Amino acid sequence: MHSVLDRLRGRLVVSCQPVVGGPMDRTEIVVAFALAAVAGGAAGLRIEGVERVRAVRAATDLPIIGIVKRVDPTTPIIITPTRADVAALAEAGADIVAFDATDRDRPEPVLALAEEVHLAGRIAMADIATRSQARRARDAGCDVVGTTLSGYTGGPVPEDPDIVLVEACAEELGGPVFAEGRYRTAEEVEAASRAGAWSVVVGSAVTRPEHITAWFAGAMAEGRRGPLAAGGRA
Ligand SMILES: CC(=O)N[C@H](C=O)[C@@H](O)[C@H](O)[C@H](O)COP(=O)(O)O
Repeated sequence: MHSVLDRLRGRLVVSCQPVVGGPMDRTEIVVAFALAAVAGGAAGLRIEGVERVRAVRAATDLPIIGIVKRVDPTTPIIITPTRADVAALAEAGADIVAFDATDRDRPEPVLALAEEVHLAGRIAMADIATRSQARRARDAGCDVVGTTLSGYTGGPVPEDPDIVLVEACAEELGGPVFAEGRYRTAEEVEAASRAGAWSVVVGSAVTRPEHITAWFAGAMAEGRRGPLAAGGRA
């Protein structure tokens, strides 16, 4: 376990999760994104789906954080909700298995998921949204926490990453904290690292061209409100 975490310490993880149903939503493209991330200096990968974990495992020996996402109207828990998901991800080759560890109504307890990860000899990553959830996840046996779900458990999703939570979790746990969620610039990644992040996970800004394009298209729309609207050059 320690060697995997050592390999990630102070390094970047790239999440390769295409927009669902979009043109990039194919296993071979996920593998290509993963290899491109490796070429760029990523030390680890976050991959969704058992078959995609298996395919990326066959292509690289970098540490993989595996998740399964299940959208089910009967529960708000989407990321790796069950022990069966944990076992399948471990079998497919994930080194770290991440799961929702928020304190919402859930199909299976955090404790049971962490136990299942450890039974498979893997590292348990708790995706949380608050400092108290991080503490409870640690107490339930999780090895690392990720700030993945900050901003996603109700209300409008903020624009910026939650670096304050990274610092709070690092202080609370004194163990590995992965900063994740809405990191879009190198400056934000550096700030999270300075705030105590063990690793920073970047997804959309590297592997969701639809989102990246929308950010730039939005910037153009803002720009049009300037000189053109004021009668500037067409
Ligand atoms: C909230 C949720 O479901 N997050 C997911 C977790 O795996 C992914 O959709 C994100 O892309 C990932 O966390 C990386 O974040 P960002 O794409 O903002 O860099």
